[in-house]
Amino acid sequence: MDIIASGSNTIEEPLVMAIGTFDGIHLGHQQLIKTLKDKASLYKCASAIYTFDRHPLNVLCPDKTPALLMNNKQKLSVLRQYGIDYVILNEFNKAFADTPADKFVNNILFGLYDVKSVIVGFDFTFGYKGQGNAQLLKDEGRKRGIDVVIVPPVKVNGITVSSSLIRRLVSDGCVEEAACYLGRPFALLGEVHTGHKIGHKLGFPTANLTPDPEVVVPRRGVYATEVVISGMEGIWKAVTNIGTRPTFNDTHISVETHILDYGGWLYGRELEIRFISRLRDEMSFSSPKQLVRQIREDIDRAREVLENLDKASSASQSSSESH
Ligand SMILES: Cc1cc2nc3c(=O)[nH]c(=O)nc-3n(C[C@H](O)[C@H](O)[C@H](O)COP(=O)(O)O)c2cc1C
Ligand SMILES: Nc1ncnc2c1ncn2[C@@H]1O[C@H](COP(=O)(O)OP(=O)(O)O)[C@@H](O)[C@H]1O
Repeated sequence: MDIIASGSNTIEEPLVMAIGTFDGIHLGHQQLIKTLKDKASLYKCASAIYTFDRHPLNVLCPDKTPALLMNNKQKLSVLRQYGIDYVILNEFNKAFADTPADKFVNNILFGLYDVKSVIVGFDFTFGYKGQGNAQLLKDEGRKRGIDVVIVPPVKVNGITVSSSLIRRLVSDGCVEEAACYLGRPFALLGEVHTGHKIGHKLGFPTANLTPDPEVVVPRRGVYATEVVISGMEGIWKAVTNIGTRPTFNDTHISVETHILDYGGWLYGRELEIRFISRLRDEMSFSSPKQLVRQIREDIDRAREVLENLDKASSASQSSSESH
């Protein structure tokens, strides 16, 4: 996958292109990506995602910039897994926001790139003050013989999937529901740093992460999680506490994960923490001994939740193989 920074086009081959912010790469975005790949094989050309280096509200209305579902690093890594050929990471600055809709169509989209087909979502708007919409783009495409596809809303139980809905669910701690709209668990990515060295003394060492300040953090509490450790095979079962550790009178919010059946150093490694299920609120205990008793219970519950998940996924795998 090639990442094209901005401005001039360095892609010489014909393209099929999907346009959008793609925060979270949720089920709606995944439908755009599926259409993109289908069109790329139909037209026998490369697939490209045209997206932005920051959320457009960062420039349009900084006070309303949401905490995102993923940073660019995570976004690019997920797009790579979908086998996209090019990602155009356009710099969303004031000048770009001021581009009139017709200029975006003529000078950028159909001017810079040799596009055979363009895929956008039903609510796509573009150009200065969002003057342009999906239908306008379709009309402009028709004039040039370019196939513009408008993907209708993807719904789960009658509710339209959207990044803002999922951000709200994650920040409320509803990680199971968030996963239903994302099509995979919400995940935080970060490097392990040293903490207060209390974990080992309690018998439960925890890998501490500082999450990217741009990314939404699930509500304070304890979660059953799955962890991918950079440079190591497999997916590890774990429990993650998000909070201020009131038992130790700390006030600083931390994300700390105890990985089940693991021993060894993780400092400096990158972890991806996938939030599977919320177990409880963070509490203040009157002694470390009581906290330890509770952590043991948390581990038992997390193990049960995660083992049931394994069983459910192997059952659905074997039923799809037998069909
Ligand atoms: C599963 C789990 C649940 C936790 N729950 C709480 C809690 O309810 N209240 C609290 O004060 N600390 C809680 N902690 C945080 C511990 O206090 C923390 O792991 C300890 O302070 C270690 O910090 P350190 O990694 O900086 O050494 C929890 C930790 C884990 C792993
Ligand atoms: N099962 C485990 N889960 C998480 N971290 C572990 C585990 N076993 C060993 N470690 C290591 O122990 C460190 C955490 O120990 P801890 O006493 O909590 O120290 P700190 O306060 O620096 O986080 C982790 O960063 C990691 O390197």
